[in-house]
Amino acid sequence: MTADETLAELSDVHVVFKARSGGLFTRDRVYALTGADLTVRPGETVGVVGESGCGKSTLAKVLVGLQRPTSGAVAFGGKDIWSMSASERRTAIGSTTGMVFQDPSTALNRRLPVRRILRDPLDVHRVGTAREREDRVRELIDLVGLPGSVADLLPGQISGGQRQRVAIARALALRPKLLIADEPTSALDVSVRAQILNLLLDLKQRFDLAMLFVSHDIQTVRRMSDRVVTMYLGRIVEQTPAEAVPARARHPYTRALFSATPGLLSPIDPIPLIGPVPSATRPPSGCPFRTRCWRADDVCAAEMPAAEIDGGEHLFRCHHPVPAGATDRELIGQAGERD
Ligand SMILES: Nc1ncnc2c1ncn2[C@@H]1O[C@H](COP(=O)(O)OP(=O)(O)OP(=O)(O)O)[C@@H](O)[C@H]1O
Repeated sequence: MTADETLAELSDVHVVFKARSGGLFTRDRVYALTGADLTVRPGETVGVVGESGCGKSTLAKVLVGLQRPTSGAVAFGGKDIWSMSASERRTAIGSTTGMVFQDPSTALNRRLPVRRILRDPLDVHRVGTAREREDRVRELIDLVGLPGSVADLLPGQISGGQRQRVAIARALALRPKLLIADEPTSALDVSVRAQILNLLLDLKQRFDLAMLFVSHDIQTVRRMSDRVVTMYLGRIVEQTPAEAVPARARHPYTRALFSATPGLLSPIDPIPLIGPVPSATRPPSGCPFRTRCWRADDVCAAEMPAAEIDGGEHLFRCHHPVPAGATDRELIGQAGERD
């Protein structure tokens, strides 16, 4: 793959935070993202799944340039954004990415009318004349299916679904090629979730947008994505073409995670895992999943496996991958035996 075909690329990205306790920093470190390699190509949707705290939001923030990696490279169109000057980086980020956050109530400035919220990125990046910016604001409102009358309203005067539409319009203001959507529907009423997802799908098609779609809702991730990234304790452990999950996923954790999703597979129990998720301040040596994995042995404690490729697009990092074609019933049997 050449840099031209790559919209955004993370190479061996690590993010380490200082841990906090009761609002104060402690000596501990949180390993939020470890050795992340990820490529996003024009027009594709990459879904990200994993348990709470596994690093999904950190990955999203790194990809949109909101979080500087502790080490590793983040490149847009082949250029490392953290080697650029601050103003070059702002331009690269603005023209490449837009971000939609989980909760539009907190993501939008509640004191500004919608018109100003949408004008803000255009003003900051000095896009066109004042007249052209006003025209663009009207266009954006229309694009996300809102009536023109919302322009003069404050975020508190419109519904949650409408607020998320405003947030999406703001993310699209600078015509980015990649939209990062971090749990874009989880703060919304169930009744409007499908509308927002359909809007995202529609916009993606109209503008050939690439998307990074983060969600706890595995069914939705599968529906929205071309590729599904599984994360566990700060690591990307598998990248699977969406049509291959769950049945052809090879990492034991991906299989366990999907088996716990109601309605996705046959109505049998999920694959049983042993014990809790370890702390991100003290991740296990080697493969981070080994402490809960029924297939783990001493090799797994020694080192993190290199990425294996199963047919071009499918990558997994596991010393003892699930055999291709293994059924959930077989895996449940194996995991149960370890208990
Ligand atoms: N600014 C920060 N300072 C310290 N620790 C942080 C910070 N941001 C995130 N973390 C920690 O980093 C780890 C990864 O967090 P992250 O928010 O990326 O996970 P997540 O998978 O998005 O979780 P969730 O699904 O609950 O939103 C967690 O242990 C979290 O507590």
